[in-house]
Amino acid sequence: MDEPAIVVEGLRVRRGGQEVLRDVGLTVRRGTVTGLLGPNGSGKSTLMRSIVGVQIVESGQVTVLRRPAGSPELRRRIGYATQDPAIYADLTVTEGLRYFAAVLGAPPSDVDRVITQTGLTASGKTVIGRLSGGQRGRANLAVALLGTPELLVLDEPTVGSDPELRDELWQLFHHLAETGVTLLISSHVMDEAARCDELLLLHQGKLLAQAAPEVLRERTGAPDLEQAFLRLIKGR
Ligand SMILES: Nc1ncnc2c1ncn2[C@@H]1O[C@H](COP(=O)(O)OP(=O)(O)OP(=O)(O)O)[C@@H](O)[C@H]1O
Repeated sequence: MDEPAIVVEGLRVRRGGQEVLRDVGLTVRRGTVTGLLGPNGSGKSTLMRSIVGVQIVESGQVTVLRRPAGSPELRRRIGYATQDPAIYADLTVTEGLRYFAAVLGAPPSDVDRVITQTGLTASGKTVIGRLSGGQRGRANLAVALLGTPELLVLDEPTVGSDPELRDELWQLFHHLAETGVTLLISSHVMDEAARCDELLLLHQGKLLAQAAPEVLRERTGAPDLEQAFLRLIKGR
């Protein structure tokens, strides 16, 4: 069995004087699509920030690709897309991606590849500030795909996308996982949860469950994942 891509042990994080992650422990297998689910404010983004290594943690250990989270050598091995697009609004999609490819040391050919992968072919010459919300989200995702990272940490990557595009993005995520990439994806949408290999359910800073979608349904006896989550939350 391969080493896991991510191991989190006893993670505690405080933000604004409040404990927002409370003794979180989890394992993410390599080459899988793992969904991170939980209500608003449950700590999903904070957990992702801890894994990427940009969050000050109070205690606990976060190991990513066998290195402590935040190690400089991990920078090029992880693609991270935050919820708020971190791309320059006054550049075109192609210009913005060329810029980030140069900064990341990714091959220039990556730009066309990620534009195709994210379905932005028709928008390459469009100024990012003029894209729709869903398209801007895809440009943000495209940046994370530059350099072919081994681990992708994607904070709500499909928000604002229409169902057809959302379906295409999920096909892309699974295709990437088949090539050995590990994906950790946060989402609010339950039909997306069903598309993950494994689910992590956060509630008020605590990890309530880590299991495959079908296991969660069986364990709770719920007809669907939404009900399964509600039963887990109520049964605490
Ligand atoms: N910069 C900050 N300073 C202080 N507290 C913060 C900060 N950012 C987030 N928090 C708090 O940390 C907790 C967890 O927030 P986090 O953004 O990780 O949740 P989330 O599950 O990603 O929420 P959402 O689904 O709304 O994006 C919340 O109580 C939030 O108010």
